Amino acid sequence: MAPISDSMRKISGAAIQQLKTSFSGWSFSIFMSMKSRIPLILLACGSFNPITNMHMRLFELARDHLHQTGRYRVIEGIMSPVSDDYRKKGLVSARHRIAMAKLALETSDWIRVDPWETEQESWTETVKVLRHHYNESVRLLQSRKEIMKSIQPTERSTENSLSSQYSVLPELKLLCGADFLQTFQTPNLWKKEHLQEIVEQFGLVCISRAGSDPAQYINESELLTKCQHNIFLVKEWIQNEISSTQIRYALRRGLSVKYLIPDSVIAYIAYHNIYTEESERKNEGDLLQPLKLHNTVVTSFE
Ligand SMILES: Nc1ncnc2c1ncn2[C@@H]1O[C@H](COP(=O)(O)OP(=O)(O)OP(=O)(O)O)[C@@H](O)[C@H]1O
Ligand SMILES: NC(=O)c1ccc[n+]([C@@H]2O[C@H](COP(=O)(O)O)[C@@H](O)[C@H]2O)c1
Repeated sequence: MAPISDSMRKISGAAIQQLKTSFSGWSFSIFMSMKSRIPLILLACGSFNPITNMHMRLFELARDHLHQTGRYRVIEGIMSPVSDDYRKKGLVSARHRIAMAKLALETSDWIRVDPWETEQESWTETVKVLRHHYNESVRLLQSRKEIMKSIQPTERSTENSLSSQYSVLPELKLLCGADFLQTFQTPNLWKKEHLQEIVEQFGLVCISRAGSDPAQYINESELLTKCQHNIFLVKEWIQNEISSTQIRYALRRGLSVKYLIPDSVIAYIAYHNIYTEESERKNEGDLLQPLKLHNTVVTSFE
């Protein structure tokens, strides 16, 4: 085997450190029991206009639930804000929504914001966002394997246990609230083949939300019923009805939103004066991009 260069050694050192720190919050016994589990990535798509404490709680609730199944080891959470081209009423610029989400997630050691969706030329269908992140995770895994292979045998033996854990392909699941599942029934909002790919190939983790009955939505859909094994329904153990719409409403009226969204986000909103009567009128009367794409006459969806 050709000797590895200094720069390669540096990269492999960094990768190993990253693998080690990703387990740092766990005790050794949990670490060992987690070893044999399926690695899983959670992806949440939405407006995050603005991000709320509940958006972050979704990830925590989902991770606890999946760990309790004894089958999965959640390795990462990704929040993907939708592009400006989605054209939802009151949707402020992605630049701000991403900045706020990054500030809010500064204290998380496993959830990150990914701007890929907002960097595309136009709105991206959710199934394509899932495909993109799945391909990225496979690509990352391959490059980690290459790095492990290039480490000299003596170094490799000490890192063997870490390397073997990253040889299993991760699963990627779409994380959402129960109201999201309800939108599957809205005519022309979703393509049937996309819904099929989402529930069959990827899977859903759906958190309860007041006013939405996910079990009923599943019962009403042949596809969702068929793929129930791939839909995890998570019951929120403490009800938390924060919604971005309500936060924007309160901000426009000068009401306090402290303890509903992080202080850093409140400061960012105030500094940039983001939510105003004018910002709320943005895209008013427009058709949501998915409805436009699917060429329909349904009136504006909010
Ligand atoms: N309180 C909540 N309980 C459960 N799921 C939630 C809650 N708030 C947001 N979500 C979920 O988070 C994801 C992103 O939501 P989104 O950005 O649309 O925020 P939102 O608060 O639902 O916005 P809106 O006020 O416009 O309904 C969706 O899957 C949504 O179902
Ligand atoms: N056909 C589709 O792929 C489709 C349709 C409607 C909404 N979505 C996505 O669902 C999310 C909905 O966000 P909101 O709840 O903020 O409207 C967005 O990420 C949006 O891109 C996808």
